[in-house]
Amino acid sequence: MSARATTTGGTTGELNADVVVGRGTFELRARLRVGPGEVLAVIGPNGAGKTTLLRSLAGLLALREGHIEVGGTRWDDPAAGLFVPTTDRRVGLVFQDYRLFPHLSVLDNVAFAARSRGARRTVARAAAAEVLAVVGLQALASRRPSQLSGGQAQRVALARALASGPAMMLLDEPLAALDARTRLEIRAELRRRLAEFAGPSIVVTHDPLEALVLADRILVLEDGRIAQTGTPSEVARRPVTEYVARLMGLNLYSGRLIAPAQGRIALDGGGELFASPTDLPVDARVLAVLAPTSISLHLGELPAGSPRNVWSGTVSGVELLTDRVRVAVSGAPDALVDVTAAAVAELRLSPGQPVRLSAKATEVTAYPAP
Ligand SMILES: Nc1ncnc2c1ncn2[C@@H]1O[C@H](COP(=O)(O)OP(=O)(O)OP(=O)(O)O)[C@@H](O)[C@H]1O
Repeated sequence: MSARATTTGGTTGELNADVVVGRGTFELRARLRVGPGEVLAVIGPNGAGKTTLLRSLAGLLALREGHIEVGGTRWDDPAAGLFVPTTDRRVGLVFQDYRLFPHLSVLDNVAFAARSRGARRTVARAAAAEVLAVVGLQALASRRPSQLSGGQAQRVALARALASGPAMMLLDEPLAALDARTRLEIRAELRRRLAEFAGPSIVVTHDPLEALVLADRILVLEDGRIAQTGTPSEVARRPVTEYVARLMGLNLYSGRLIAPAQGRIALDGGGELFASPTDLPVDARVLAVLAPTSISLHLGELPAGSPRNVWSGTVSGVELLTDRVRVAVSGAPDALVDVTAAAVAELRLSPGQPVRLSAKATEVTAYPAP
Protein backbone atom coordinates (compact mmCIF):
# COMPACT_ATOMS: atom_id res chain seq x y z
CA MET A 1 0.00 0.00 0.00
CA SER A 2 1.16 3.49 -0.65
CA ALA A 3 -0.02 6.84 0.61
CA ARG A 4 0.83 10.35 -0.38
CA ALA A 5 2.44 12.64 2.14
CA THR A 6 1.00 16.09 2.63
CA THR A 7 2.15 18.05 -0.37
CA THR A 8 1.79 21.67 0.60
CA GLY A 9 5.16 23.33 0.42
CA GLY A 10 4.83 24.95 3.80
CA THR A 11 4.12 21.77 5.75
CA THR A 12 5.93 21.75 9.02
CA GLY A 13 5.64 19.43 11.92
CA GLU A 14 7.75 17.22 14.08
CA LEU A 15 9.41 13.99 13.11
CA ASN A 16 8.29 11.17 15.32
CA ALA A 17 10.05 7.92 14.54
CA ASP A 18 10.58 4.53 16.05
CA VAL A 19 13.06 2.98 13.68
CA VAL A 20 13.75 -0.74 13.64
CA VAL A 21 15.60 -1.68 10.50
CA GLY A 22 18.02 -4.43 9.53
CA ARG A 23 20.85 -4.65 7.01
CA GLY A 24 22.28 -8.15 6.89
CA THR A 25 23.18 -9.03 10.46
CA PHE A 26 23.13 -5.39 11.56
CA GLU A 27 20.08 -4.00 13.32
CA LEU A 28 19.34 -0.37 14.08
CA ARG A 29 16.88 0.50 16.84
CA ALA A 30 16.32 4.17 17.51
CA ARG A 31 13.43 6.28 18.71
CA LEU A 32 13.62 9.93 17.90
CA ARG A 33 11.61 13.10 17.85
CA VAL A 34 12.85 16.17 16.09
CA GLY A 35 10.73 19.29 16.46
CA PRO A 36 9.74 21.72 13.71
CA GLY A 37 12.71 23.98 13.08
CA GLU A 38 15.01 21.82 15.16
CA VAL A 39 18.38 20.65 13.82
CA LEU A 40 19.53 17.26 15.06
CA ALA A 41 23.10 16.14 14.38
CA VAL A 42 23.70 12.40 14.33
CA ILE A 43 27.23 11.36 15.19
CA GLY A 44 28.79 7.97 15.83
CA PRO A 45 31.68 5.72 14.85
CA ASN A 46 31.92 3.95 11.48
CA GLY A 47 29.22 1.33 11.07
CA ALA A 48 27.08 2.72 13.91
CA GLY A 49 24.03 2.99 11.65
CA LYS A 50 23.94 6.71 10.82
CA THR A 51 23.44 6.23 7.08
CA THR A 52 20.99 3.41 7.75
CA LEU A 53 18.92 5.80 9.89
CA LEU A 54 18.95 8.48 7.20
CA ARG A 55 18.06 6.00 4.46
CA SER A 56 15.09 4.67 6.39
CA LEU A 57 13.80 8.20 7.05
CA ALA A 58 14.23 9.02 3.36
CA GLY A 59 12.33 5.92 2.28
CA LEU A 60 15.34 4.22 0.69
CA LEU A 61 15.07 1.40 3.24
CA ALA A 62 11.83 0.02 4.64
CA LEU A 63 11.35 -0.42 8.37
CA ARG A 64 11.11 -3.89 9.83
CA GLU A 65 9.12 -2.58 12.82
CA GLY A 66 8.09 0.78 14.23
CA HIS A 67 6.92 3.85 12.38
CA ILE A 68 8.00 7.13 10.80
CA GLU A 69 5.70 10.12 10.97
CA VAL A 70 6.35 13.71 9.92
CA GLY A 71 3.87 16.48 10.66
CA GLY A 72 1.26 13.87 11.57
CA THR A 73 1.61 12.02 8.24
CA ARG A 74 2.73 8.39 8.41
CA TRP A 75 5.50 7.52 5.96
CA ASP A 76 6.29 4.03 7.13
CA ASP A 77 4.33 1.68 9.34
CA PRO A 78 4.94 -1.98 8.53
CA ALA A 79 2.30 -3.18 11.01
CA ALA A 80 -0.29 -1.21 9.04
CA GLY A 81 1.18 -2.25 5.67
CA LEU A 82 2.02 1.37 4.90
CA PHE A 83 5.12 2.55 3.04
CA VAL A 84 5.37 5.92 1.33
CA PRO A 85 8.06 5.86 -1.39
CA THR A 86 10.88 8.40 -1.36
CA THR A 87 9.41 10.42 -4.20
CA ASP A 88 6.28 11.09 -2.14
CA ARG A 89 8.01 11.87 1.15
CA ARG A 90 8.87 15.50 0.74
CA VAL A 91 12.37 15.13 2.08
CA GLY A 92 15.12 17.50 1.08
CA LEU A 93 18.16 15.29 0.61
CA VAL A 94 21.71 16.58 0.56
CA PHE A 95 24.49 14.07 0.02
CA GLN A 96 28.21 14.32 0.55
CA ASP A 97 28.79 14.11 -3.21
CA TYR A 98 25.85 16.49 -3.95
CA ARG A 99 24.45 14.30 -6.76
CA LEU A 100 23.55 17.21 -8.98
CA PHE A 101 22.21 16.24 -12.41
CA PRO A 102 25.27 16.78 -14.62
CA HIS A 103 23.30 17.45 -17.81
CA LEU A 104 21.09 20.14 -16.24
CA SER A 105 21.97 23.76 -15.53
CA VAL A 106 22.02 25.00 -11.95
CA LEU A 107 18.62 26.61 -12.56
CA ASP A 108 17.12 23.38 -13.88
CA ASN A 109 18.68 21.38 -11.03
CA VAL A 110 16.90 23.64 -8.57
CA ALA A 111 13.68 23.53 -10.63
CA PHE A 112 13.79 19.76 -10.85
CA ALA A 113 11.51 18.88 -7.92
CA ALA A 114 8.78 21.24 -9.07
CA ARG A 115 9.08 19.94 -12.64
CA SER A 116 8.81 16.34 -11.50
CA ARG A 117 5.65 17.24 -9.61
CA GLY A 118 4.17 18.43 -12.87
CA ALA A 119 4.80 22.19 -12.68
CA ARG A 120 5.17 23.94 -16.03
CA ARG A 121 8.74 24.68 -17.03
CA THR A 122 8.40 28.46 -16.89
CA VAL A 123 6.69 28.33 -13.49
CA ALA A 124 9.26 25.89 -12.06
CA ARG A 125 12.13 27.97 -13.44
CA ALA A 126 10.73 31.21 -12.07
CA ALA A 127 10.40 29.65 -8.61
CA ALA A 128 13.94 28.21 -8.87
CA ALA A 129 15.31 31.61 -9.91
CA GLU A 130 13.73 33.09 -6.80
CA VAL A 131 15.37 30.48 -4.58
CA LEU A 132 18.74 31.09 -6.26
CA ALA A 133 18.35 34.82 -5.67
CA VAL A 134 17.56 34.27 -1.98
CA VAL A 135 20.71 32.21 -1.51
CA GLY A 136 22.79 34.54 -3.67
CA LEU A 137 23.49 32.05 -6.47
CA GLN A 138 21.72 33.78 -9.36
CA ALA A 139 25.01 34.40 -11.15
CA LEU A 140 25.53 30.65 -11.44
CA ALA A 141 22.07 29.85 -12.82
CA SER A 142 23.16 28.86 -16.34
CA ARG A 143 26.25 26.88 -15.32
CA ARG A 144 26.51 23.11 -15.44
CA PRO A 145 27.57 21.25 -12.26
CA SER A 146 30.99 20.51 -13.82
CA GLN A 147 31.61 24.27 -13.91
CA LEU A 148 31.10 24.72 -10.15
CA SER A 149 33.59 24.67 -7.30
CA GLY A 150 32.97 22.23 -4.44
CA GLY A 151 31.54 24.96 -2.25
CA GLN A 152 29.26 26.22 -5.04
CA ALA A 153 28.04 22.68 -5.79
CA GLN A 154 27.24 22.19 -2.13
CA ARG A 155 25.24 25.42 -2.04
CA VAL A 156 23.34 24.44 -5.18
CA ALA A 157 22.57 21.02 -3.68
CA LEU A 158 21.24 22.72 -0.57
CA ALA A 159 19.19 25.18 -2.63
CA ARG A 160 17.78 22.31 -4.69
CA ALA A 161 16.76 20.43 -1.54
CA LEU A 162 15.15 23.51 0.02
CA ALA A 163 13.39 24.45 -3.22
CA SER A 164 11.58 21.12 -3.29
CA GLY A 165 9.35 22.35 -0.43
CA PRO A 166 10.43 19.59 1.96
CA ALA A 167 8.69 18.65 5.19
CA MET A 168 12.07 17.49 6.51
CA MET A 169 15.72 18.01 5.55
CA LEU A 170 18.14 15.07 5.62
CA LEU A 171 21.83 15.82 5.12
CA ASP A 172 24.48 13.11 4.93
CA GLU A 173 27.98 14.47 5.63
CA PRO A 174 27.09 17.64 3.72
CA LEU A 175 30.47 19.35 4.16
CA ALA A 176 32.81 16.36 4.11
CA ALA A 177 33.98 16.83 0.53
CA LEU A 178 35.04 20.46 1.04
CA ASP A 179 38.51 21.73 1.89
CA ALA A 180 38.96 23.16 5.38
CA ARG A 181 38.60 26.83 4.46
CA THR A 182 35.56 26.40 2.23
CA ARG A 183 33.99 24.17 4.87
CA LEU A 184 34.18 26.94 7.44
CA GLU A 185 32.40 29.36 5.14
CA ILE A 186 29.77 26.91 3.91
CA ARG A 187 29.14 25.64 7.45
CA ALA A 188 28.13 29.13 8.55
CA GLU A 189 25.80 29.42 5.58
CA LEU A 190 24.33 25.95 6.14
CA ARG A 191 23.67 26.89 9.73
CA ARG A 192 21.74 29.98 8.62
CA ARG A 193 19.71 28.08 6.03
CA LEU A 194 18.78 25.30 8.43
CA ALA A 195 17.87 27.85 11.10
CA GLU A 196 15.45 29.41 8.61
CA PHE A 197 13.95 26.06 7.61
CA ALA A 198 10.67 25.46 9.41
CA GLY A 199 10.67 21.66 9.46
CA PRO A 200 12.94 19.18 11.26
CA SER A 201 16.50 18.74 9.95
CA ILE A 202 18.84 15.84 10.51
CA VAL A 203 22.54 16.13 9.72
CA VAL A 204 24.81 13.10 9.79
CA THR A 205 28.40 14.06 10.39
CA HIS A 206 31.78 12.69 11.38
CA ASP A 207 32.98 16.08 12.46
CA PRO A 208 32.27 16.91 16.12
CA LEU A 209 32.77 20.60 15.49
CA GLU A 210 30.16 20.51 12.74
CA ALA A 211 27.71 18.83 15.12
CA LEU A 212 28.42 21.36 17.85
CA VAL A 213 28.06 24.34 15.54
CA LEU A 214 25.09 23.25 13.43
CA ALA A 215 22.83 21.39 15.79
CA ASP A 216 20.29 22.25 18.45
CA ARG A 217 20.60 18.70 19.68
CA ILE A 218 23.07 15.85 19.16
CA LEU A 219 22.23 12.17 18.95
CA VAL A 220 25.07 9.70 19.39
CA LEU A 221 24.61 6.34 17.70
CA GLU A 222 26.85 3.42 18.61
CA ASP A 223 26.32 -0.16 17.43
CA GLY A 224 22.84 0.54 16.13
CA ARG A 225 21.62 2.02 19.42
CA ILE A 226 21.28 5.55 20.81
CA ALA A 227 24.14 6.02 23.26
CA GLN A 228 23.32 9.63 24.18
CA THR A 229 21.19 12.58 23.19
CA GLY A 230 21.50 16.11 24.47
CA THR A 231 22.25 19.68 23.59
CA PRO A 232 25.72 20.27 22.14
CA SER A 233 26.93 21.63 25.46
CA GLU A 234 25.52 18.68 27.44
CA VAL A 235 27.18 16.19 25.11
CA ALA A 236 30.45 18.12 25.05
CA ARG A 237 30.58 18.61 28.82
CA ARG A 238 29.14 15.30 29.95
CA PRO A 239 29.90 12.59 27.43
CA VAL A 240 28.64 9.16 28.44
CA THR A 241 30.78 7.01 26.17
CA GLU A 242 34.47 6.75 25.40
CA TYR A 243 33.74 7.52 21.77
CA VAL A 244 32.14 10.88 22.53
CA ALA A 245 34.72 11.76 25.18
CA ARG A 246 37.51 11.17 22.65
CA LEU A 247 35.64 13.17 20.05
CA MET A 248 35.30 16.04 22.49
CA GLY A 249 38.93 15.69 23.50
CA LEU A 250 38.26 14.75 27.13
CA ASN A 251 39.50 12.08 29.51
CA LEU A 252 36.48 10.08 30.70
CA TYR A 253 36.54 7.87 33.78
CA SER A 254 33.87 5.69 35.33
CA GLY A 255 33.76 4.79 38.99
CA ARG A 256 31.95 4.79 42.31
CA LEU A 257 31.52 7.75 44.58
CA ILE A 258 33.04 6.76 47.93
CA ALA A 259 32.89 10.12 49.72
CA PRO A 260 30.47 12.66 48.18
CA ALA A 261 31.44 15.53 50.49
CA GLN A 262 35.04 15.20 49.33
CA GLY A 263 34.08 14.37 45.76
CA ARG A 264 36.17 11.22 46.11
CA ILE A 265 35.74 8.58 43.39
CA ALA A 266 37.13 5.04 43.23
CA LEU A 267 37.80 4.46 39.54
CA ASP A 268 36.81 1.21 37.80
CA GLY A 269 40.18 0.94 36.13
CA GLY A 270 42.12 1.46 39.38
CA GLY A 271 43.14 4.62 41.20
CA GLU A 272 41.07 7.45 42.64
CA LEU A 273 40.13 10.95 41.65
CA PHE A 274 38.82 13.89 43.65
CA ALA A 275 36.13 15.94 41.97
CA SER A 276 34.24 18.92 43.38
CA PRO A 277 31.95 17.92 46.28
CA THR A 278 28.63 16.54 45.09
CA ASP A 279 25.11 15.87 46.41
CA LEU A 280 25.03 12.42 44.86
CA PRO A 281 24.68 9.52 47.33
CA VAL A 282 27.55 7.34 48.54
CA ASP A 283 28.21 4.46 46.17
CA ALA A 284 26.55 6.25 43.23
CA ARG A 285 27.92 5.16 39.85
CA VAL A 286 29.49 8.22 38.29
CA LEU A 287 31.35 9.38 35.23
CA ALA A 288 34.05 11.99 35.57
CA VAL A 289 35.65 14.11 32.87
CA LEU A 290 38.97 15.89 32.96
CA ALA A 291 40.30 17.98 30.08
CA PRO A 292 43.84 17.20 28.84
CA THR A 293 44.68 20.89 29.33
CA SER A 294 43.73 20.67 33.03
CA ILE A 295 46.43 18.13 33.88
CA SER A 296 50.04 19.06 34.61
CA LEU A 297 53.07 16.83 34.22
CA HIS A 298 56.08 16.88 36.54
CA LEU A 299 59.33 15.02 37.06
CA GLY A 300 59.86 14.07 40.70
CA GLU A 301 57.71 14.94 43.71
CA LEU A 302 55.36 17.89 43.80
CA PRO A 303 55.75 20.65 46.40
CA ALA A 304 53.35 20.91 49.35
CA GLY A 305 50.05 22.61 48.61
CA SER A 306 49.76 20.95 45.21
CA PRO A 307 46.39 19.96 43.71
CA ARG A 308 44.19 17.26 45.31
CA ASN A 309 44.85 14.83 42.49
CA VAL A 310 48.42 13.63 42.18
CA TRP A 311 49.36 10.30 40.66
CA SER A 312 52.16 8.49 38.85
CA GLY A 313 52.38 7.24 35.31
CA THR A 314 54.62 6.47 32.37
CA VAL A 315 54.60 8.33 29.07
CA SER A 316 53.26 5.99 26.39
CA GLY A 317 53.03 8.36 23.44
CA VAL A 318 53.70 11.92 22.32
CA GLU A 319 51.73 13.46 19.45
CA LEU A 320 52.12 16.90 17.95
CA LEU A 321 48.80 18.75 17.58
CA THR A 322 48.52 22.05 15.77
CA ASP A 323 49.16 24.32 18.73
CA ARG A 324 50.33 21.95 21.49
CA VAL A 325 51.62 18.49 22.22
CA ARG A 326 49.36 15.69 23.41
CA VAL A 327 51.04 13.26 25.78
CA ALA A 328 49.48 9.86 26.48
CA VAL A 329 50.32 8.63 29.97
CA SER A 330 49.55 5.16 31.29
CA GLY A 331 48.90 4.95 34.99
CA ALA A 332 46.00 4.64 37.38
CA PRO A 333 44.22 6.29 35.76
CA ASP A 334 45.51 6.66 32.20
CA ALA A 335 45.35 10.19 30.88
CA LEU A 336 45.85 12.33 27.82
CA VAL A 337 47.66 15.51 28.79
CA ASP A 338 48.16 18.58 26.63
CA VAL A 339 51.37 20.50 27.16
CA THR A 340 53.42 23.04 25.24
CA ALA A 341 56.29 21.98 23.01
CA ALA A 342 58.60 23.82 25.45
CA ALA A 343 57.36 21.61 28.29
CA VAL A 344 58.08 18.48 26.24
CA ALA A 345 61.64 19.65 25.70
CA GLU A 346 62.12 20.76 29.29
CA LEU A 347 60.74 17.55 30.81
CA ARG A 348 62.41 15.44 28.10
CA LEU A 349 59.14 13.62 27.58
CA SER A 350 59.39 10.48 25.48
CA PRO A 351 57.81 7.06 25.72
CA GLY A 352 58.90 5.17 28.84
CA GLN A 353 59.58 8.32 30.86
CA PRO A 354 58.08 8.11 34.40
CA VAL A 355 56.09 11.23 35.33
CA ARG A 356 53.85 12.60 38.07
CA LEU A 357 50.45 13.96 37.07
CA SER A 358 48.40 16.55 38.91
CA ALA A 359 44.97 18.11 38.50
CA LYS A 360 42.78 20.30 40.68
CA ALA A 361 39.61 18.70 42.04
CA THR A 362 37.67 21.66 40.66
CA GLU A 363 38.77 20.61 37.15
CA VAL A 364 37.18 17.16 37.52
CA THR A 365 33.46 17.12 36.73
CA ALA A 366 31.51 14.15 38.08
CA TYR A 367 27.95 13.29 37.07
CA PRO A 368 25.67 10.26 37.37
CA ALA A 369 26.43 7.42 34.97
CA PRO A 370 23.44 6.65 32.74
N1 LIG B 1 23.87 -3.19 1.99
C1 LIG B 1 24.24 -3.69 3.18
N2 LIG B 1 24.14 -5.01 3.44
C2 LIG B 1 24.50 -5.52 4.63
N3 LIG B 1 24.98 -4.78 5.64
C3 LIG B 1 25.10 -3.46 5.43
C4 LIG B 1 24.76 -2.85 4.20
N4 LIG B 1 24.99 -1.53 4.30
C5 LIG B 1 25.46 -1.33 5.53
N5 LIG B 1 25.54 -2.48 6.22
C6 LIG B 1 26.02 -2.64 7.59
O1 LIG B 1 25.16 -1.89 8.43
C7 LIG B 1 25.91 -1.30 9.49
C8 LIG B 1 25.60 0.19 9.57
O2 LIG B 1 26.08 0.83 8.42
P1 LIG B 1 25.88 2.38 8.19
O3 LIG B 1 26.38 2.68 6.83
O4 LIG B 1 24.50 2.76 8.53
O5 LIG B 1 26.85 2.99 9.29
P2 LIG B 1 27.37 4.48 9.43
O6 LIG B 1 27.22 4.83 10.86
O7 LIG B 1 26.72 5.35 8.44
O8 LIG B 1 28.89 4.28 9.10
P3 LIG B 1 29.96 5.26 8.36
O9 LIG B 1 30.27 6.29 9.38
O10 LIG B 1 31.10 4.34 8.11
O11 LIG B 1 29.32 5.78 7.13
C9 LIG B 1 27.37 -1.63 9.24
O12 LIG B 1 27.71 -2.70 10.08
C10 LIG B 1 27.39 -2.05 7.79
O13 LIG B 1 28.39 -3.00 7.59
